Amino acid sequence: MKLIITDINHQGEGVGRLAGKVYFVPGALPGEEVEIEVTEEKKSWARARIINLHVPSAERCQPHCPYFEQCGGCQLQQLAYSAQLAVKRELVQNTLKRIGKLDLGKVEVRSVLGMVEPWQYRNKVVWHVTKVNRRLRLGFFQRGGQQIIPIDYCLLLPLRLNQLKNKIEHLLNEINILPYDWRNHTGQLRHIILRQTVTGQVMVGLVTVPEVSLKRRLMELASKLLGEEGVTTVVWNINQQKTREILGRENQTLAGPGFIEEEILGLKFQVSLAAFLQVNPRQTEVLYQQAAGAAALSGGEKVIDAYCGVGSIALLMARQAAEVRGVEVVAEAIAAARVNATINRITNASFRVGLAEKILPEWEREGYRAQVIVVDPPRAGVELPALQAMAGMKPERIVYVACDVATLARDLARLQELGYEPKWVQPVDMFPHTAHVECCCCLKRKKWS
Ligand SMILES: C[S@@+](CC[C@H](N)C(=O)[O-])C[C@H]1O[C@@H](n2cnc3c(N)ncnc32)[C@H](O)[C@@H]1O
Repeated sequence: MKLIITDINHQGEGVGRLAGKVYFVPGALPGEEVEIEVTEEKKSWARARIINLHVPSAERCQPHCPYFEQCGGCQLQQLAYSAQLAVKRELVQNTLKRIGKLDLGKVEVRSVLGMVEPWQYRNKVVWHVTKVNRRLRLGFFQRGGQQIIPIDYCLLLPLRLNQLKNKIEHLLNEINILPYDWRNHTGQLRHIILRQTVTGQVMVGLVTVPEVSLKRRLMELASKLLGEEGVTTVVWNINQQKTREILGRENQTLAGPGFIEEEILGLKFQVSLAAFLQVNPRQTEVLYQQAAGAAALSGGEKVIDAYCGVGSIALLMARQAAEVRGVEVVAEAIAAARVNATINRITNASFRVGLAEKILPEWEREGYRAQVIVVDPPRAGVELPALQAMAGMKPERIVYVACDVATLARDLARLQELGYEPKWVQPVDMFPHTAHVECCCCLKRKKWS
């Protein structure tokens, strides 16, 4: 069967339509004519693989990474970087139209802000653990599969994190520890997490099952790691969940202070293992500058930063606002946000632990009024009660930072009904070579609301 690919979906698969059916074709690019074989068929859609690439895209290129075909990490390395940016913009436009029913004549979707050097950009990596020829190896999940493929070098990571990973692999083979197999829940070591900041500090997270006898071996490992490739702290995370959730609830610091220090736009942030931090530091500054532009603060405003993590956006906004309130569900992140306010000598920001969908309605009922509300939710987007409370506080502007365009589109539609008009959407490429795209959207209160 021949198919013309017209666009890509959120997983980076090529999308084509034939006789009323939608076909998803991994690896295919917009503009390509492909011969396909169906691998999974449903009533209205099917998934297929390319058997023959009849007309390749002029933008098709050779992927840089030798693991690209097997690894689940990147989806778009076969597309020239400038074309990735164009495709991501279209993805944003199509999603806002299809899900949000937005009138693109009224909402400006700007060109994606890309990177000059779109490699080695990640400051964090979660390695999975496997065994190959009796040796413990670190790797990533296979594309669309359950198997872990050992990786020698990831092109999205800085050299230092690649080198550190190889050292850790070597050290792990010197201690007696079994890789965790989440299919039958056996073994001990679940993940190795590496996190690096622009200040050059590196954190190693060792995620294992709860087993007291592991502590001595992990302490030994931690002492060998301290000082290697900038490692300043090693944290043990204990995870007993039988799910794919990466982190468990309990953390024990094995070496160093238990946090690393990041610098964003001149402010310092303490970051623990569990706290969220954007993974592309260069593009984080680009994104936050867009958020600041959308907030357009003049110094006298009250601002809310919902889903505030360690307070990064809140503290940046506090420099230009009368006061800022942050809310976030992870208690450890809020503790860090308070410390971060102190380190940066910011006294007009306060932080609250809780669900945005509970705390925002509470603030609204109390009569609190903010002129600007910033939200930066997880992929699930903002819950309806939180959106209603936001609109109830009648801010002049809402700044919506989104890592998922589909939920952004849904929430923009809801906010329109609640009296807020999206004015512009600025996509920022935080994750080159993957299908993900981050957006910053500026909404203004309609005159009548
Ligand atoms: C995309 S991150 C944004 C963090 C921060 N704004 C930043 O840029 O570093 C989303 C944050 O929302 C938090 N979160 C998730 N669900 C939440 C909820 N229902 N209420 C409040 N915070 C939530 C997560 O813990 C995470 O820190």
